[in-house]
Amino acid sequence: MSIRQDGVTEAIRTEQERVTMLYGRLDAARRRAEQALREVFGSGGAVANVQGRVEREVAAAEQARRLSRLSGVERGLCFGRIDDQEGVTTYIGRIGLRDEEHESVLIDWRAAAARPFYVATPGEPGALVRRRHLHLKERTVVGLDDEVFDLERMSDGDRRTLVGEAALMAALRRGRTGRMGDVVATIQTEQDRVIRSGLQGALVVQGGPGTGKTVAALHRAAYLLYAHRDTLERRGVLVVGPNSMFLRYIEQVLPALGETQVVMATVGELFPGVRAEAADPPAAAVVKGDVRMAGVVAAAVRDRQRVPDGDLVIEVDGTPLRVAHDRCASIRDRARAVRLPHNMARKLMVTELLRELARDLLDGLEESLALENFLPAEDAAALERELPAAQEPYTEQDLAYEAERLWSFPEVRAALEELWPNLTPQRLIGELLSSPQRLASAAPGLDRELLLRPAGAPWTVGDVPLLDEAAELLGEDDAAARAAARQAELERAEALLYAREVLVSTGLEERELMDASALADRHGGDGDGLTTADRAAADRTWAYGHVIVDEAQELSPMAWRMVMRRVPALSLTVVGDVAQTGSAAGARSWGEMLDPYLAGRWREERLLVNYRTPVEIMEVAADVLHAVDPALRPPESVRRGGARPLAVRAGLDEVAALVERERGEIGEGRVGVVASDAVHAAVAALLPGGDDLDAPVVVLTVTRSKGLEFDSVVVVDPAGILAQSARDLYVAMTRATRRLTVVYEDVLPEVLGRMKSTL
Ligand SMILES: Nc1ncnc2c1ncn2[C@@H]1O[C@H](COP(=O)(O)OP(=O)(O)OP(=O)(O)O)[C@@H](O)[C@H]1O
Repeated sequence: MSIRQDGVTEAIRTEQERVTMLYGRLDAARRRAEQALREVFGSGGAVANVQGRVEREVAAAEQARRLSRLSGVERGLCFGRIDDQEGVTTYIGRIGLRDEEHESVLIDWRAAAARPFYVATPGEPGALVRRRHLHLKERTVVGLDDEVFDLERMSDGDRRTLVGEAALMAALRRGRTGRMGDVVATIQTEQDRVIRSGLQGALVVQGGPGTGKTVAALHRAAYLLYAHRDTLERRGVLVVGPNSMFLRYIEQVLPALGETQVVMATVGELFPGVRAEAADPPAAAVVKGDVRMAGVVAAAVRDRQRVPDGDLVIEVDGTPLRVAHDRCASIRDRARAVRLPHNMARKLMVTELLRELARDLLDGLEESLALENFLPAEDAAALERELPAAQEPYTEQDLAYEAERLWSFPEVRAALEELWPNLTPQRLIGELLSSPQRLASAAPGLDRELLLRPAGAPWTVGDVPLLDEAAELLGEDDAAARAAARQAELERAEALLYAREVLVSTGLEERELMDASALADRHGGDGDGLTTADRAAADRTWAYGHVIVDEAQELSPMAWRMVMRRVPALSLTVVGDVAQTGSAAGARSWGEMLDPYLAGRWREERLLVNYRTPVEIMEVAADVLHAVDPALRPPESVRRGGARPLAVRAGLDEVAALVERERGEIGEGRVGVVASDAVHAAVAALLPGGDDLDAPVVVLTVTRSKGLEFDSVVVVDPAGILAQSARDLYVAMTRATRRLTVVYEDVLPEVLGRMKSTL
């Protein structure tokens, strides 16, 4: 064995001791949690009072959660070590651990003390002498990577045990699994800046394909929840992604990072009760996404606040009751002037009209009881003079009584409903988009043909911001909700009290593992056992503590209005690449997108290194980017991949064989077939797997492939994709981590000319 090998073996042995000790601490923590869980349940059969039951439920759920968190960090518990100039060594891992004496033995990657591990560079090492990556297979140390910043300060022994291969490259070479994994062990400095950027205000992360925008955004969510627990555990974090495929792709990253206070949703899912998947045709998407639609929805609401053409006449019990047209109009104007949402202002309109109807009824009664009806005219006049001066013929009480009585008549209700209906957003928007007349009135300046669709048609993604807009303008009768909120506050106060007692009794408080407020929030509050995430997802008006929008370039102006409503504090992370915009309603610049809400008050970080796509593939993709806009520059690939991208002239019937060949080339990895919208269905019919992310072969449109990656990508019908847009072709080609094949039927598009030589 060479001296060097000796050194490495020795280093691995030393690190193994440490790692074994750390797993020992992890096991001990698990045992404690299990024991606590057993104690909770074994603490004596039936619990007499409500407080006892809540206490037990809270404690049990917390221990169960803790156990699952401890299991979640089993893989790669400790992945890093830093040594500084003072001779202090720190180990970094997925969670923090302490020894029996309460000394820290492992630092959580999100803690400030872990930061040097991520930011030290050879140029700016800070106080670090060395950074080491530990590679584990289960609980065994199988490899180490060292980066030395100050060789002089290292001991002879340490110098001998230096290990070379960069951890990042090893991570990037791994085959893809169909799900995004966490990268806590290899976060790069520029990404760390994004992850740990402050909570306040809006941060824009612009970066080309594969620059780690999504991983950085998700790690940022985990970091913010760690560093700003008080604010965010109660309010939660919302992550908005481009489609359900993408959310499935990333859903495992956050639990692996140890967080459960996060809601993940597409734009089509942001309106509770509606789940829209289908996109509108591009031209319709542009109109629906146009910010002028806010005015259209407002006009549609106003159009539902009517006055009758002539007088309002309702026949009740054979008696026609009448309110003059002008009177109706002035009541409507007053109801509008209060500036309440439609359904709340409706009360005012209805109450006033009922009073007018009641007045008409009582006046009629008064008239029918007039003396002239019973006596000759002179006698009646004489009697009238002798009677005391007339009082008001009926009292306010009479009026109120009659108004209420009238409300019980279905014909009265129906007539008033006609004038100012109680509306749900679904009804307003559904009836608007299916009626040429309503559209003509509410959307005079827009291309209404594109908006029109049959009644009862399923909701599209573009409809959802319209529903949200409508909900804002319609409002709901929130008296019941306010009462429920008051009750929930009371219950929360009680839950907080119980939670504190539980924390003291289980010793969790002492170990600072959990704070009472978070515990009460999760298990108390409204007593429904829901997490913050559950409650937030079900509540349209929930104000999140932070919102992350991925592939943000795809959002239309109307979608932005909806997202901004979800985060009144405007604490946002906006992640995307304006060069990849696919949606016709999406934006071409960040300013265009955000300035209406933030008026320039946003900061930008740029990610410039592509960790996904090797140099060879980026070279040909760069030509396509140039066609998108000659001013745009692709990110720089961090590695060379070997295989040159191929252009193959072949028919659709040959695609299956090509895919099979690719499977042979990549072994364990996965193949993504990205086809033009025109041929997607035909290609999907030829291959098994469809859009199942876990299948070895996945067939997608460009839109569905957004944000995903595959070891080998087969692009089918590049001309068709180019006809969709050059941006789409750029997106499709940059999904590859190792190999790229472009399959064309007749002529290879000129922009891919460089691939010709590979024929
Ligand atoms: N620091 C890192 N360590 C290891 N892998 C990384 C790192 N940063 C990025 N990656 C990997 O690079 C790939 C691309 O990352 P990601 O999907 O976040 O990029 P993106 O910028 O969102 O791309 P796109 O714009 O195409 O959606 C992923 O496989 C990710 O795990």
